[in-house]
Amino acid sequence: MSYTVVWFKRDLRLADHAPLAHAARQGPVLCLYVLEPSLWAQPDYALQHYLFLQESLRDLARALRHRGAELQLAIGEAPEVLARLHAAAPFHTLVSHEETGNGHTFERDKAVARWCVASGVVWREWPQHGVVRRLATRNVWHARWQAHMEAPLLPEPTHIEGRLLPWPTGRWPAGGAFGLADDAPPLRQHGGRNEGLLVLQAFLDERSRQYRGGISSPLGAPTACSRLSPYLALGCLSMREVVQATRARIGALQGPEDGRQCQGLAAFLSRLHWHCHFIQKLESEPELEFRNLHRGYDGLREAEWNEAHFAALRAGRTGWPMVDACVAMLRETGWLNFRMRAMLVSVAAYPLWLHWRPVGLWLARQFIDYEPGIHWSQMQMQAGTTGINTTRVYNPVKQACDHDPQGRFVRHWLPAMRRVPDAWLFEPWRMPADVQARCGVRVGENIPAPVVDLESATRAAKARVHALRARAEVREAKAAIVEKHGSRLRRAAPRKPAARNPARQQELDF
Ligand SMILES: Cc1cc2nc3c(=O)[nH]c(=O)nc-3n(C[C@H](O)[C@H](O)[C@H](O)COP(=O)(O)OP(=O)(O)OC[C@H]3O[C@@H](n4cnc5c(N)ncnc54)[C@H](O)[C@@H]3O)c2cc1C
Repeated sequence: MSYTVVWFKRDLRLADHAPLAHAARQGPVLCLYVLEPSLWAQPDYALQHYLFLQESLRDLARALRHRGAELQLAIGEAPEVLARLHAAAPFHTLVSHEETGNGHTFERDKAVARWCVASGVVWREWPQHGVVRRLATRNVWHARWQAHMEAPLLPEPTHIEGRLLPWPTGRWPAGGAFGLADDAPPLRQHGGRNEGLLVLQAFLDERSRQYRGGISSPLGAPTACSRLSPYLALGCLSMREVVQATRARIGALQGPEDGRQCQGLAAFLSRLHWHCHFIQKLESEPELEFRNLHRGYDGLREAEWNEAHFAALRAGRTGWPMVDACVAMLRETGWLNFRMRAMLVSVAAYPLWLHWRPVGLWLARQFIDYEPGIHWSQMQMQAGTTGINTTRVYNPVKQACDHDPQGRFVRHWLPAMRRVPDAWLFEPWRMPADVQARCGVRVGENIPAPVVDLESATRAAKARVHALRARAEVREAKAAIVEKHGSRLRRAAPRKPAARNPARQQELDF
């Protein structure tokens, strides 16, 4: 009797899993995960992603066993694994979720599609979240997102008639077998649906009280933010179940003291919407992973690559305490809040004048929640190469004053800063020699001197981007990008006007 192959990709759960629900209704199912050596050799993946995946697959295997099936792990390139399986035990249907991944998984999916056509196998795919494949126009996107999120959740199949691979499944190889460096952050989040559900519950019940007003400072953000991003990136939780659970929680919060939490949850819901909005950009234009969304910005930074600047950033030795502390936190935890991620990219793209692509590859490896659609769109947005977004330049000194006024964050992650007197916390490089001698912190020895002069380098960078942006041909090309990628949602409230003092302002709108 034939069977259906369920190809698990970044959808590691049984609940709200349309391909699995469909396959289980049809008859026997082979639940397959393909561990692809070529994917782990890509420069945007790191050991922490591999370990998180391993933990998530362990959870998935347990859940499947509970329903009567065994997760089948195959090591090899997906088209070859499928061909080998088909040759040994023919099947007619392959089912999976649509994946909007990096360029590598896109090419792999095209190869799988070709193999399916050549072999007479039907490959049926379902949307994974609010991203729409072959979207004709952005005008209908929001309505499609709403419809997907409002549809009922699919229950876990009660029983799965599981099939086994017709060859012995090997042991799970260590990351080193794929050339992954042994550099996982020791305090990273751990994978698996069970863990994801606990994080969701704790956020909805309690932590979301701090969401409003708590997510910008790197001090409060680790608990105020939901911390759901890695579970969404690997599909341990479905976006729809998170949206529906949040809406239910908002509905249940009726008390007079619940207003703040409701507002926080409403803001969180809008970020869930952004999740799909940004991934849709990569779905509609996969090239944005590699080249400027607005081609008018081509050549802006590429030829002026400065390896010393990049090395200082990666080592957390730029000399700007807030930046270096963020790099230290990232190295230990694999996570940073949005504001600090944006600041890192802004510093890289403006005063350090680094092209976004190599910086983005490095950050992708650092982020436990690496999601190509969000990541590359955000990299370009913060580097100012989309041509359609307000350009923001985050001043790391201003960020420190606003979000870490007592220096608790900076001193936690940069021990040498603990000896620096409060008066010099934000700009320690300005400490006079006698103060340096008294506190025992020498700039250039115990703490790095800034790699460039922040004010003049930022001013020069902004002037170059501004000049390019003002050119007629660059302005004209903008309309087509807005048409293809622009959000059709109006802003609820007007933005704050930009501050007057350019050296101090936190965001500068061009
Ligand atoms: C340069 C840069 C790179 C980024 N790369 C990633 C990435 O690889 N993966 C990733 O999930 N997020 C990325 N983000 C967006 C954001 O920083 C993270 O989603 C957020 O910090 C994750 O923590 P959280 O789940 O606690 O967020 P919450 O604030 O609790 O948000 C809930 C969810 O909403 C989505 N979300 C939140 N903010 C954004 C945003 N600005 N754009 C799109 N979706 C958003 C995420 O799915 C997130 O899990 C990036 C941001 C920047 C500036």
